[in-house]
Amino acid sequence: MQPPPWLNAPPVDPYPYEETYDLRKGPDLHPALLGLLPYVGLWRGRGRGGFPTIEDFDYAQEIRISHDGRPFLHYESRSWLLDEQSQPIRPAGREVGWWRPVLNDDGSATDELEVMLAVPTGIMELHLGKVTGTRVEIVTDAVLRTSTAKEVTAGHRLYGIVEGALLYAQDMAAVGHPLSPHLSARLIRVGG
Ligand code: HEM
Repeated sequence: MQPPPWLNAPPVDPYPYEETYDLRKGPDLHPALLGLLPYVGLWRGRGRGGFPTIEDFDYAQEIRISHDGRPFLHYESRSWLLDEQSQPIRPAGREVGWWRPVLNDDGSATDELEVMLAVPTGIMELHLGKVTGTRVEIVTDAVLRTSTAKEVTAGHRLYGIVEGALLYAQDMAAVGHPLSPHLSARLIRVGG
């Protein structure tokens, strides 16, 4: 049997393509993302959270929304809890995923959006939604959980760009409670 061709091939150079949250750098934004262009950037801000089962809390958050020239956005969020003096208490929710506009046959974007998100607590969410102006509203179509994850069964999120800031509100159905507010925040652009 022939050895596979990669066995003695030379080492590979680093990943040769650029990803950016700065529209002045890197590849051109795919035209299908023009409607979502205001979201591309590095954002930082604070929010307040709660749920019927837990105490309300204050948090800070960084969201990075970047692209590599293809018709999807890379979404990454890291958050941390804040004490009354706005000092960090501990890391909180993290999330990574993809925002994918649904395309027409000619490659242009419809107003429909598919969003796939994964969190480190064993939950993956598939959202479907709509882009209306700069407003993005998404609702879970499916939630997948590992056997050790908390019981999250649905989610609903509203994102908007208001006076240049990124605002969102996020509801979830979890641990026996119907859709109820979990998070809301306002983030300002710190990069891109
Ligand atoms: C900015 C992001 C987030 C922050 C700051 C945050 C913060 C919190 C906090 C402080 C709690 C209370 C328990 C604890 O201290 O760990 C909690 C509970 C919880 N969060 Fe989040 N969270 C975030 C995102 C998410 C997301 C994306 C999901 C859904 C996938 C989620 C689902 C839950 C669930 C299921 C609970 C448990 C509720 C219970 O057991 O009563 N969180 N979150």
